[in-house]
Amino acid sequence: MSRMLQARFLSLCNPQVAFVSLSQSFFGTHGRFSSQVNEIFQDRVEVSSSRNVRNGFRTFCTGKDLSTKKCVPCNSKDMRPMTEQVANDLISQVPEWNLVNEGGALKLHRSWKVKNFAKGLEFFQVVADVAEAEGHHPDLHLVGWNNVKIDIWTHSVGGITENDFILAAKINELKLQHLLSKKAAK
Ligand SMILES: C[C@H](O)[C@H](O)[C@H]1CNC2=NC(N)=NC(=O)C2=N1
Repeated sequence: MSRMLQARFLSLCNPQVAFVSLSQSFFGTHGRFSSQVNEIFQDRVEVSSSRNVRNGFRTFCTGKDLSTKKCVPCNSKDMRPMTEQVANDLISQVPEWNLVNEGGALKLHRSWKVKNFAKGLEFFQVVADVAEAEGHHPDLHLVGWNNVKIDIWTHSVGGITENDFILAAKINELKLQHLLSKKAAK
């Protein structure tokens, strides 16, 4: 990337962001353009976080781990659903979660097998505590008494935003092992 372009991009981002994390988030670890960068320069794609607006561009300016970020209020007027390409770039950051397209709406999906019905409800409570803290909520399913399924999407925009990935990353950090059946989830 030419130094001019690099300087231009830096001016759009929060100057506090350490250059190394900025270059990683833009150039990936192999010095290539990440798809987010292409989209930002090509069609001013809007991504979920409404706080990273610089001169009309929304930016992924930090390489911060998703689980350390905070969800933003979903009623922000300029929140937009993420494109499938950007979602596909982010899915690797939430291991075990899958991107599903349900009737045109992208969602994150993951399932677990719990020890029993009561442990399934305990599982829901642990997840609910995180959701309440984030002000962002998953769809919880307890099927056939011991199969927990979670879908995460942003209802206010009818699609997927960075909030959904943040919540999924935080769920991945939870200590849930003691609730799970020894047999792997289907
Ligand atoms: C104001 C507040 O952000 C909204 O009520 C929240 C609550 N939790 C939410 N959770 C999800 N998944 N999508 C939403 O649109 C949503 N909206």
